[in-house]
Amino acid sequence: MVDQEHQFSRYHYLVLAAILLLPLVVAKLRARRKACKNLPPGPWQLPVIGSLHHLVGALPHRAMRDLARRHGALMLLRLGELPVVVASSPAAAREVMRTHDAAFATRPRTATIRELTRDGTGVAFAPHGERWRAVRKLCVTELLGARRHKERRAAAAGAGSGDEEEDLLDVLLRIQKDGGGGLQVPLDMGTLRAVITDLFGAGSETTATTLQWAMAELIRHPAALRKSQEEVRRVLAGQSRVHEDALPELRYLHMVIKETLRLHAAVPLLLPRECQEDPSCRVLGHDVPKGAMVLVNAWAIGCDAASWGPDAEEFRPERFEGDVVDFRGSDFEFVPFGAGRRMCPGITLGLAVMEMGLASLLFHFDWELPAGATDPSELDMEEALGITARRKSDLWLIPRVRVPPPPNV
Ligand code: HEM
Repeated sequence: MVDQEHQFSRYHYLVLAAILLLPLVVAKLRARRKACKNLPPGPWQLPVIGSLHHLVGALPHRAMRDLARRHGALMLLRLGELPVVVASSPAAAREVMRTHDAAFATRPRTATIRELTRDGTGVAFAPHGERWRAVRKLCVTELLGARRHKERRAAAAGAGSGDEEEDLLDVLLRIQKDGGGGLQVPLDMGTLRAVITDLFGAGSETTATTLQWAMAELIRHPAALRKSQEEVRRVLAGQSRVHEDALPELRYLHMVIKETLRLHAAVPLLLPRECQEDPSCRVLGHDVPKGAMVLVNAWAIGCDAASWGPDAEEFRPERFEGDVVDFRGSDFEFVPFGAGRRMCPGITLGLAVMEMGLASLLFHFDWELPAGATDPSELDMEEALGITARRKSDLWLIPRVRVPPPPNV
């Protein structure tokens, strides 16, 4: 009986609290609606599926580019229930990744993303916060940064003299053994596994895809192929293989890689961000609501005639002569690696791998299309669906040896 009375009075209090709190909740909802009254424009939506029907029939980055041409550089879509804001111009990208970088520094945590990324315990999909900051710092200083790059080069130069190069796992295990190297989060096995998975996931397909596109574009543009091959063979004349020290001299090759990343951004919509400013963040005069997913269409920005001129969709490495525009996060018309806090930390390593790979392919071999495929301009350049824009069909080329690669390359 006493228990029943007790329960009744608890229920009573709960109802009372709900009634008292109701005006507060309503006021908050109203404030949020008011704060978001100027949502970005977007195409018409259907119940349940939102804007999904506008994305059918084309790859997402292409469909979104076409929609943005009609609805604006900052556009609101709804993928089912989820509001998705797409930035498709240098100005919009600057707002997201510089002006309001902190507001958009976290990643969405949908059930799928949590499942696929070990609940974001690595770097790429970790929510913004102390843990992400600490793990990213570890990656930059110990695994991917300039110091590590120098150590790798020193070890490579001393190959054969007994100097052993530490691989990624060796470095992480050493830091773990030394007590985490001052890291603010425990470097347990789960974290190590997530970091390694992230680095391999983020680093291998991106660089391999870019290399494939570079070769495909060079085959389609024989003058550019000749020019980069002549450069590599002139700079490396008399050598038996490509050395990393020669890379800074391969200026045209560097332009070829830049032009490839411009036309074939390996991660065309970058990695998704999420608005964490409550109740919304004001971008280019519009309100981006808290919780909205934010995508930057790096591919559309890279191909936009407003920034790149009427030949924006053509492969012309010479446009980078004089290195006027760079991809290190300050020129928002060219953001294949993103910008701001969540920018790719693997640029230096990625570039070194791509430059070594492409230089070696061009130094050691001449390249031709297989018999029967005589017109290079007919080469299939279609992309496959995915987070990375891979080639849809495999690239088949015939190599003819010019400088035989040494046996250990
Ligand atoms: C062609 C080569 C590469 C391209 C085009 C590329 C592109 C990108 C892009 C677009 C992002 C998202 C940036 C953003 O959200 O603003 C990213 C993030 C990331 N990339 Fe790369 N990447 C490349 C190579 C690499 C390599 C070689 C590594 C390391 C081995 C790497 C590690 C990462 C990591 C860990 C992140 C997540 C950063 C974070 O969320 O804090 N990437 N990359």
